[in-house]
Amino acid sequence: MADDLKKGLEGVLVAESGLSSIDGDVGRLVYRGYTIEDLARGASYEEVAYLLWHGTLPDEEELAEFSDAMAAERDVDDAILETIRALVEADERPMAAMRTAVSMLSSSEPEPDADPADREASLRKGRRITAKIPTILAAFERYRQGEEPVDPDPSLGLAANFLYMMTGEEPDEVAAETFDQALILHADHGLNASTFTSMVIGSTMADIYSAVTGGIGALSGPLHGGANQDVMEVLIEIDESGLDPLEWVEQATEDGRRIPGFGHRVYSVKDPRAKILQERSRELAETGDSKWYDITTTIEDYLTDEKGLVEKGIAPNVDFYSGSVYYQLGIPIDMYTPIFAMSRSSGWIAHVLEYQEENRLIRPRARYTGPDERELAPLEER
Ligand SMILES: CC(=O)SCCNC(=O)CCNC(=O)[C@H](O)C(C)(C)COP(=O)(O)OP(=O)(O)OC[C@H]1O[C@@H](n2cnc3c(N)ncnc32)[C@H](O)[C@@H]1OP(=O)(O)O
Ligand SMILES: O=C([O-])CC(=O)C(=O)O
Repeated sequence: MADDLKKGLEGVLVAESGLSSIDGDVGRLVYRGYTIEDLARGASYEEVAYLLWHGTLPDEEELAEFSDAMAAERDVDDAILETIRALVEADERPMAAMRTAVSMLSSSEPEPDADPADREASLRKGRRITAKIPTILAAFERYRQGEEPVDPDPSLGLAANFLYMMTGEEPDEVAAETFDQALILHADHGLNASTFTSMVIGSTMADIYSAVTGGIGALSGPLHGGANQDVMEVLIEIDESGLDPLEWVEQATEDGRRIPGFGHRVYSVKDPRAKILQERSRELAETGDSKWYDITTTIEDYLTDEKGLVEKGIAPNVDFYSGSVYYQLGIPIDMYTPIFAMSRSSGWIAHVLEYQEENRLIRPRARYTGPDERELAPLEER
């Protein structure tokens, strides 16, 4: 057995996958053969979820059937809504509330006894989870605002319906399209930490609810999905400090601070999703407040041109521009990472189902560095 240690499993191949391919040297991302740019331009989140779960893009009839089926699954039980309300009253954060509520969804699962090896049943469960997460999150925000949840509108797509349930108002076309595109960009990304977490759970043949709940937990950390919230908080910190963004970023790098939204385990160049989101941020800035777009580009230019970070392979990742896009759509900052999870649930589910097709328990090992042999003294003599 090879004894070389790969900290953080960097570069270790653990599975084959037909879902997404990343070329980190040139900044290319593909879902099942389609470039992320083409999907962002020409598909909806539902089409992408279908692509990830079924392997091909749907035709019109398949899409209508799939979207209707998902829309019909959006309601959540009153007991879950009550739990969300209680979590809001306890001042719980939205990401943690969502983790709890998603775990609780299994209590209303209509096929609780289905064998986890039954792919079709797991897919139906996965579809229910992805359909219900927006309802959970929007209800959280409504309760937090002292309002009652808004019932889902089956005539709206997943993205527009989420914005509608959160605000009580149907979003305009720009907001709905921008948000849908953001969901597409976040849907899948190889064996990132949260997807791998879901796969590890799935590899024990645990159910899909456990796998998605685990994925949410892994995504919440600041080194992973939590960075999108951190980016926006930094932008606000800069704005409120009254400092020129250049001064702030100079000081931050001198202090050895990590800049959230920069760096990636796989990309050594700018993330292709960051380029798309940067463009959306620029477009929104044209009709709204250009401040956030200006600060982000100033930071990026400084780190690229002056600090040469990009030459060192540390470039903007997907989280760098998503925050300012969501901010301009009026979404509360602590909802950014839950929104990431809302989208990534389709990727987690796709990877678990794919891995389970030829399942093997994931079980690596650690090099033992503890003492070799110790004598056990009785309690009173220790
Ligand atoms: C959706 C996503 O999960 S995308 C990632 C979201 N996370 C962030 O944006 C948080 C900020 N970024 C980071 O912390 C890292 O870049 C990670 C965790 C994403 C990638 O980590 P790893 O691949 O393990 O790289 P690692 O942490 O070893 O960093 C490598 C080098 O780049 C530097 N570096 C990495 N990210 C940054 C950053 N954001 N700012 C400044 N320097 C950085 C490190 O200091 C390290 O330098 P050193 O070798 O001189 O010590
Ligand atoms: O791939 C990764 O390591 C992080 C991730 O989830 C993403 O960039 O979307």
